Amino acid sequence: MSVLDEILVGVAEDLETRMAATSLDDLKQQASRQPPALDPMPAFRSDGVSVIAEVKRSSPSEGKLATIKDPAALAADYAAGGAAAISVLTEERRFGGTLADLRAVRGTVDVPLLRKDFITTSYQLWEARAAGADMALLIVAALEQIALESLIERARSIGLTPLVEVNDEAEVHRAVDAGANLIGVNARNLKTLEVDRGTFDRLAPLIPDTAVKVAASGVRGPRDVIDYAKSGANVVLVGETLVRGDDPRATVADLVAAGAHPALQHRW
Ligand SMILES: O=P(O)(O)OC[C@@H](O)[C@@H](O)c1c[nH]c2ccccc12
Repeated sequence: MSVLDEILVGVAEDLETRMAATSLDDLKQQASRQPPALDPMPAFRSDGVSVIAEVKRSSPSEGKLATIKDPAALAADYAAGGAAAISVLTEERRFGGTLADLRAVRGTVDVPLLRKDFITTSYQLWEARAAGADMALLIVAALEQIALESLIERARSIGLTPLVEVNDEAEVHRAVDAGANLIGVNARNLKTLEVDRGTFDRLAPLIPDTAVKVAASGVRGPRDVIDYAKSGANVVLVGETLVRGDDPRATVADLVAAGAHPALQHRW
């Protein structure tokens, strides 16, 4: 079984527990009490490279990354540093996240929020919206094409912007065919956990210019932001580098400054 398959088994078990505790109707009610979802696309389409900063405690490849006692305080630092959006891992077993983290972050920051999880059902989309998310991750490698298409549609009907994640050529084609307009190229292969920063360079030309291109994983500092930008990234998604550093606000600000470099302007 690949790492991705193992993760999906655990996610399905945890989902069953939550579904037994909270009905879909309850979730829909909670979602209806949230303010309307924020649209991240205008900021993502602006000049320069936007930064999505991630709240991430652990990862399957590295184990524990950081303690993060107060995810809302960390998110507030990210926002103060200039993050255009914040990603909150809610997968529990491998990434140490929870939906409570997402709710706490929502209570504190007003930038768009991404629910970062292994979403295979519309129930999880409703959970995301009920917790205050504005975006939801859909991983092509984890979904049949029909499920991908219907989850993209369902996400949008709930008000969520779907971020569709790919790792190879065939997955880019599937994402584009399914109508994705916010496409994340993950440099980490979720089946093997290997990081290859060249993946973005290879796949970006296959993504139509009408879509926003997100480069995810493996950003160690400003140099990587500039490299991804030169290869056509509109957005970078950064986790480990931010949670491991001791001044997340300044680290985000450095990445944002690199992405705002004049040489990278006017690429639309
Ligand atoms: O910590 P990094 O290398 O900066 O990576 C962040 C993000 O890209 C990574 O957490 C990620 C990308 N796609 C995912 C899918 C599921 C879980 C996690 C991820």
